[in-house]
Amino acid sequence: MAEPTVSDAERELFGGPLRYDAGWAEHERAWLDLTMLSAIRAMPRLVGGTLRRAWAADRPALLVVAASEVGQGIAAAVGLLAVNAVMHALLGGGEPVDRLHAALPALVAGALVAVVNAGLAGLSTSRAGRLEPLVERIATTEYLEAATAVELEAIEDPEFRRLIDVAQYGAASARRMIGACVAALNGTISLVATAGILTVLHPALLPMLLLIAAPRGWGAMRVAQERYVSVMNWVEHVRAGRLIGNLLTERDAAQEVRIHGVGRYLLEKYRDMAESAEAEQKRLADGKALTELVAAGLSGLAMAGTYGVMLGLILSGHMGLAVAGTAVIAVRTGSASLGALVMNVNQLHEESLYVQDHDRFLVEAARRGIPTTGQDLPERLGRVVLDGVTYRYPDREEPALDGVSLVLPMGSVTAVVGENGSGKSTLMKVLAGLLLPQGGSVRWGGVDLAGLDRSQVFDRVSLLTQDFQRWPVTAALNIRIGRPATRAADAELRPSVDYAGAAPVVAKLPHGLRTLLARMFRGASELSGGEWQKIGLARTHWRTETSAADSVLIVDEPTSALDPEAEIAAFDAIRRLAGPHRAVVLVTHRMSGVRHADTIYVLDRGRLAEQGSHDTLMAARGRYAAMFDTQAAQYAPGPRTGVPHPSAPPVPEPS
Ligand SMILES: Nc1ncnc2c1ncn2[C@@H]1O[C@H](COP(=O)(O)OP(=O)(O)OP(=O)(O)O)[C@@H](O)[C@H]1O
Repeated sequence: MAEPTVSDAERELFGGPLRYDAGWAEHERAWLDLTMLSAIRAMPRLVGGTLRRAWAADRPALLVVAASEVGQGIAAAVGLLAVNAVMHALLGGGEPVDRLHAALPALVAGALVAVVNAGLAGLSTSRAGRLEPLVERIATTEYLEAATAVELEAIEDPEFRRLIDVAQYGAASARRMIGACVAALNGTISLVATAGILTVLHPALLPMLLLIAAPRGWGAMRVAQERYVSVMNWVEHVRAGRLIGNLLTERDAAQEVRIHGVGRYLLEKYRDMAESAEAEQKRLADGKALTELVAAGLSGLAMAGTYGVMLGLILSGHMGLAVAGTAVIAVRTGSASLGALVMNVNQLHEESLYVQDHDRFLVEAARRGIPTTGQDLPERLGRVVLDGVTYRYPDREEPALDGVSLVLPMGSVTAVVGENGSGKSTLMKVLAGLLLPQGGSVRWGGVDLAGLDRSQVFDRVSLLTQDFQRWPVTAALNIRIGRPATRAADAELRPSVDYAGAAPVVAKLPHGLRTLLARMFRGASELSGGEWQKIGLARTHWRTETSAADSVLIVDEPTSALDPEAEIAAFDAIRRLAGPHRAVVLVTHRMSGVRHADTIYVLDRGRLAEQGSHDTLMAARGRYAAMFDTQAAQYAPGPRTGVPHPSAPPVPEPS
């Protein structure tokens, strides 16, 4: 495939063509490499896979579809025999009325066969229509179940993410494969029936049918491929243009689009890309027309040749007129079926690429799934211990955590601080059991995490992160979803709302807790970042309050969007959540929020640099003290560093 042209605009904006890094993009090449032979060779496997799914979904429906398709094939053959009988009667000797009389039984038989055929086709359509949504639902459920059951490490692995991405199309493809399979089966059966009848009529007719049909099949395949190449070429310009279009209308970009004048600039680039796409489409449309012309010409030549041979056979007395008439009809029907069959095989192959990804995903997801068995977690844990924990992300050279040890006794507040990228969030994921360490161990109540029933571990963890999920559901459910299995009336959520200081937020909502929080839906309300954080805190409270077993509360940057007053209240509220049966771990850059913690751990590039209470660490004058002092200096009176003062002398330009 020739490299598509890149417009100047694309080069300026993206540095080249805009290609997706998604799994399905891999199929572009596979589809282009497809040949008729390889498609036919793959047919039994593809049809077999579809049949297995349909068999699992609804056996009786599948059997009815199969029986009615075979019935239609037989009806097609009987129909041709009836045509042949009618031809014989009409072209035989005698008075026209007598000939019509003689043709009548065959005509009635032909009509009956047509009615039976239509009935069978309807039956097949109805049962296939029943199978399609069933197969899609089964495949979708398989996909979603598998995706939610894999380890977080798999979700964070770009390769696996690509597989998740591409496998999502598998369910719809599995559905479409039912229709394509039925059509291919129908085409094959009627082709076999037609071929059988032609052989009976005259042995020379079968090769003739193939002669006519072969160029048509080749033409259909080639045209389909060219169409695909054409789409692949211009779609890149279209894709880039669409991205620009979205940026121009997006809410997030609206301010810069207006104030920085980005709108006018991008609009110009959009025009440039659209023109490239149009030129590409025109060029490829011309090419496609030429291919279609050649294909049609070849097919026509073969058809003319066949009719010529038939004429020769008739003139030399080797074929009767009646047989010739039937043969003409059979050849036309047969070649039309073959053309359709080629298209169906094409479609089957294309869809099967996505279904194969779906299957590959299920296998891979099962391999990377979170174990569903393991040792039970005792109700009382005493403490959770991380011992020499090492963790490296799959696509990274350096470990994100390198031999980190910490102890979390129940009833304590522990703080973890460190610069950006020092490993704090990774440490929290390991602590929560979301990531398994590659070195060292995590022990819950003395038992290694690796041997524990992980669902029980998750049940003991409450998580409040900066980017916690803002679910597009009601405010009440956004709180209750902290423990979705526990049902609760709105009144029961009140303590959590009050605890988080979210009462004024809820009071402002048009339907209180019943208000839908999703900007994209009609009648819904949107909250500010800080208001959302209060809802998040209420959710955490609800989760912690609905369990009495020993547990760990992990809070990662919970106050980034809160105003100073709300921040002080939130840190205070979080500290209050530490109870005799709960350990609180706080990750934050706000040093004021950690000074009251029992123990503070300082991380530096994945290693533990310091640990101790605020006073101990301040006295040690190490990294913690430096971080604390830097932040405190921001609020201290007097000249500030970093931000130039208007009266400060200008910085000299480098010569
Ligand atoms: N999903 C991931 N895949 C690959 N590398 C990652 C991933 N998440 C984090 N990292 C890398 O691991 C290191 C530690 O990241 P982590 O998010 O744990 O740091 P952090 O201390 O929480 O940072 P911040 O204060 O900015 O939130 C960083 O170098 C980061 O780039």
